[in-house]
Amino acid sequence: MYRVPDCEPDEDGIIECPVMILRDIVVFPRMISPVFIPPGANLLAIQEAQFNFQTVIGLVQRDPEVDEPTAQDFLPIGTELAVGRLLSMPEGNNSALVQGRRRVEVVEFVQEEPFFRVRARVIEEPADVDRTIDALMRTARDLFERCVQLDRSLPDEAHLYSMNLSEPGWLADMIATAISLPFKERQALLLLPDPIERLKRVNWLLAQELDVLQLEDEIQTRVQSEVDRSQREYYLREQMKAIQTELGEGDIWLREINELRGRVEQADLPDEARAAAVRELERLTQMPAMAPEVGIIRNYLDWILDLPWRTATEDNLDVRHAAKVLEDNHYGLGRAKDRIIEYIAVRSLKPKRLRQPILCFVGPPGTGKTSLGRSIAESLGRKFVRLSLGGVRDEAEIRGHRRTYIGALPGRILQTIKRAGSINPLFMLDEIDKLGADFRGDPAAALLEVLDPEQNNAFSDHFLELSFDLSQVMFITTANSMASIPPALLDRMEVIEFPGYIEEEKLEISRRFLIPRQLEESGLEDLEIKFLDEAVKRIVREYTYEAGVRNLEREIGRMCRKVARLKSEKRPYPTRLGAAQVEKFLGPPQFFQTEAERQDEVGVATAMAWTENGGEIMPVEVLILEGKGNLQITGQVGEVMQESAQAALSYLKSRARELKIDSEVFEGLDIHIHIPEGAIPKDGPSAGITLATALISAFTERPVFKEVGMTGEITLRGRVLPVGGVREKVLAAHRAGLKTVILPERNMKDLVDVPKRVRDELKLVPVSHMDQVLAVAIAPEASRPPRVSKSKPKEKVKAGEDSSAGAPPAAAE
Ligand SMILES: Nc1ncnc2c1ncn2[C@@H]1O[C@H](COP(=O)(O)OP(=O)(O)OP(=O)(O)O)[C@@H](O)[C@H]1O
Repeated sequence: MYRVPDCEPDEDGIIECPVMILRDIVVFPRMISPVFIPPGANLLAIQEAQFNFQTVIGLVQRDPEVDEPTAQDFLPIGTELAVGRLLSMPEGNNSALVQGRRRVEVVEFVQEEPFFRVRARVIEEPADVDRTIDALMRTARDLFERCVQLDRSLPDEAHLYSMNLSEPGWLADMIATAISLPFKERQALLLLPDPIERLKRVNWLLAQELDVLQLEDEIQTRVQSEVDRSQREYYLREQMKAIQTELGEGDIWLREINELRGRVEQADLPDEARAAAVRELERLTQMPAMAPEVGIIRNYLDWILDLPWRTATEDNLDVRHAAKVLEDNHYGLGRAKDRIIEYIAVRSLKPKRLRQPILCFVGPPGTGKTSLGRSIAESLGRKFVRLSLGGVRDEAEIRGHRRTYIGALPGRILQTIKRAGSINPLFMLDEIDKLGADFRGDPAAALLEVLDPEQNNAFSDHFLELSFDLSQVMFITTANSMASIPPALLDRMEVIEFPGYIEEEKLEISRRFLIPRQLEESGLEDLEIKFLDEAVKRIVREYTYEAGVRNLEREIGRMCRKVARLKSEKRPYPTRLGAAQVEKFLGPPQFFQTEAERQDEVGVATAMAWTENGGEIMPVEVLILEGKGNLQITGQVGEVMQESAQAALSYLKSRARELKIDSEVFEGLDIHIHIPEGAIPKDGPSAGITLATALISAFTERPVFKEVGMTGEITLRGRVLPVGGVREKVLAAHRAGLKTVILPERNMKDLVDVPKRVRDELKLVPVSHMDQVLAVAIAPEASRPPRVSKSKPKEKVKAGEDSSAGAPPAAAE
């Protein structure tokens, strides 16, 4: 049986016990605490006390840092302690539970070695509790309860325990033991023998502790809510993952990466592209799904994977097949067709990789450049893609933006190749003559790399930063005018001209292609509807004014739709469409061939001009007014044409005598030259002989023959120099109904390109000198008496006002 140690006080209330040194703890009466007992004074003291079934007196060191305390180093008040059984620990140490019994006040130290022994007076505490004390205790319990609620280290039972304590001193000691207090505070409480004072002190400490705990709690809550917010997403995502795994879907992000990895592994990529793809994939794997860079890298990888690095279509090198496809889809265009057939023939004989020709189709709109390109692709069995370069001003449009730009993409070349889905499509670059350039770089320079067979096997795009092989692409460029193609580009291309069609050709194209196509598009193919030649001719002459056939096709389409409407409204409709139906369906004619109706006139000559839309004829008018010898030219005339007018006038003056013009007449007159169609800019030297003819006619009063058209540059001595665009000019003259065409002698060779029929129908007059022009173009006799100088009577001459029809929308030369 375990006997509870005891120490009976003598009559003076004094007990004498061994001392247990409490270095850094305070054990209050009635409180239980574990203590660590190393070998030494404390162990000896305890052993002796236990031997005598005695208690010990726990004396608290004033300063826990002191290693060998003397009698002065202890607080004067201590606690009588009952020490429980010693439990052995390693290295000769022991531990034991001690329980405080009562406060004692040291009276004297009776022994110091080998352990302290003191005589101490027992401090009695009154057990009765009055109402003030009751209030104090209630406050202490309330405060303590709130502390227990806030301080997680205090067990809930601690509060229940406090409820059961009826003595204020006991309550104070219990609370002081439970809550966390600085050592000094505990010492101070031990030294307070008055239980009321102690409880007051404890209440004060509790209130402070509560403040701290509340503050801690607030901070904790705030921090918690911050953490919660950032962790919320994480938890949700984790939950989503768990749900997906549960549903057998796995982690989407992981799945996407795996999918990408699979695609990279399977894709047929060149080494460089594969290395880049693997590198980017690795970067992607390291990133969380929500990282901002993920989109950029995915986009890049998608591009690498979607480009046809090695996917090629097989060329059909059957020459007969190609010839048939081309012939079936297009009328005429012999040179372009021949060039393609030749290419296929050479390829079939020399199957080793042949350099792709880079063709440039130049001609007015609607002459079949694009549609022939499409047929070439069909005949070769290649994919067909188009890219319009009109208005491209930025190099990045061709070559792409670097990946550092937001929303960067590869340039249009690679975008189009991706669309083609093969590395060897037929790639049509439309409107290469409309390429712009500005501060953002020159797109022509980037195109040079695209079109240069020496470089284009490693075309580098800014976005991709990998070289892409464009050498198997068959590039065909198109342009309306050769003049505005950057020379370096032109140099790399083989130009094939699409000169525009004469009436017969248009008739044939309509018969074979346009009419059947439009009938089909309007749902009339089964109705046996027939367009008569006279109808097509009328559309060509009076409703369209073009070198190509685009408007002709549009007007034919309009007629077909009118018929379709009549049919669907169940009204009678014509099956044979003639000239009369044209006007009925298309309204009044848009253009008139006025040349035939014009009179031979003084001061008006007809120039033949070249425009992007094909040839044009253009009247040149000269008006002579009283004045001071000034020359004025109007009608948006460029510098070269103005100089040409000056040259023509100088020539006229130098020949005044031969032409029977009074040489003094020039000083008193102003000359106004006007070239109508004022909205169209005109330039170039080729109107030289026309200007001279109109001037000479105006001064000599000899009328110009209305059916004569001319082109040619003039020198001061009257020599006629060759000009460009002869074929278009001659066709325009023919179209306009002129009968005679005056051309520089050295341009006669260009007539081989003019259809024979046109050559037969026109009188083509080669000239090398102005005299020859005059002999053909103007009447030998003046219609009125010629002008004389100021001193002689004179008459104002008015030149013709007529202008030819048509409004071509581009610059004329
Ligand atoms: N020789 C031809 N044979 C058959 N159809 C033709 C011929 N020439 C032109 N066409 C037809 O005329 C229409 C216009 O041709 P296309 O679009 O190829 O003109 P384009 O020369 O490319 O014009 P642009 O310079 O404006 O691009 C097409 O429907 C085309 O089929």
